[in-house]
Amino acid sequence: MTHIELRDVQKFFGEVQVIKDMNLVIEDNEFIVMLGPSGCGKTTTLRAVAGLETIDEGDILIDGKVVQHLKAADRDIAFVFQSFSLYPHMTVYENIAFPLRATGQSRAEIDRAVRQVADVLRIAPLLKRRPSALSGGDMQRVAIGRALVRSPKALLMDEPIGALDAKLREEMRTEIKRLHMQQGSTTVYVTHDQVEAMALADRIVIMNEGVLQQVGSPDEVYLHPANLFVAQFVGSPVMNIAEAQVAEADSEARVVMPGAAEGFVFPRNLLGRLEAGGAKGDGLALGIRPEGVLVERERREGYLPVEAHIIEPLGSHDIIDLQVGTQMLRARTKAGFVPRPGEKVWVRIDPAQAHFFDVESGRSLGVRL
Ligand SMILES: Nc1ncnc2c1ncn2[C@@H]1O[C@H](COP(=O)(O)OP(=O)(O)OP(=O)(O)O)[C@@H](O)[C@H]1O
Repeated sequence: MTHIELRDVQKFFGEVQVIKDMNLVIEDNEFIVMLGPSGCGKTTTLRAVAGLETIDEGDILIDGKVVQHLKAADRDIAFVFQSFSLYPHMTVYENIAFPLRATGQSRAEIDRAVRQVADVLRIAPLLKRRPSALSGGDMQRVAIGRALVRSPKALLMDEPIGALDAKLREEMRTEIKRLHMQQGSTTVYVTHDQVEAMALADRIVIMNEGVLQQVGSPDEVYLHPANLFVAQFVGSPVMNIAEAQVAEADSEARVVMPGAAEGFVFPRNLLGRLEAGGAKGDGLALGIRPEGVLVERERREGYLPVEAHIIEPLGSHDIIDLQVGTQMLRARTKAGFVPRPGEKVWVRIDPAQAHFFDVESGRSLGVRL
């Protein structure tokens, strides 16, 4: 049972503040992924929890106990890094057993613990090998095994599979998820890969420039991004963002993109809802994911004529760039749609999938249609 809490944590490196007002509660058995671009402070936050980095202000609590004054060794937390950091002269068995040496456990107890972890990680047949005779994935399994063998209160992982090739990364991702489902230990995992974050996390913590942007389940951050940063960081291809003007008539609203002759049809009283969300006249951005841009070959009621540009047929679906006024909108269409570049197609925006943001603050106006 491990519960981790960060309260108003601040961290400076010289003049530069790399963690700003960080508040976060990590529940027992939760798999938390910290996601953000390079340099946003993920690793520093993780290292601060582990006790490998000091903090300048605030508190870090593990199971309700303030720990920032405790050394890493006294926090009972295990850490797995991207570099495998195994001892090359020791066998896999000895590498995994190593953290137990100082615990005073008997040989038999250590043996039981090593074999149990090796079974869970499916590396039992490799116990006699040295690290040089292992694949990258197996090396990382051993590193995880060494972290888990002493049943730590929590497992912290910093880009643990970032150095592996794409196929192995995918395999290891599944392994890590399976392991967590079996072991259920509180886990904090750092990555800048949003697919990895979505695949693994119970909740994702999204950071940018030392500031926590949003905490939520993969669905929450994907479907209801709190701001423009999250909207564009999560999801591939990225969410389309376009400046937008709203014109309202009796029966419907129209959302007009710059340079476009006509606007996209939206339900009436859109303006009222935007104002209720805190919109202030101009300075509005429309956000729509490629799957929310609906494209047809034939003219249809409520669809606008646009030109198709670059087309990426991806097998399971196509990605099409559409020129709307001065702006490009990316659409995701069913496979085989493939218009010719320059062909006229008909497009509509699904209001239920649209997001509106305040351009200045980047904040989502929380309008759900
Ligand atoms: N020991 C240090 N001394 C000075 N600056 C540091 C130190 N460690 C990290 N930084 C700076 O702090 C900021 C946050 O770094 P951090 O490693 O936490 O980011 P990150 O989000 O984990 O990035 P990455 O994915 O590249 O590791 C960066 O600007 C980095 O250059």
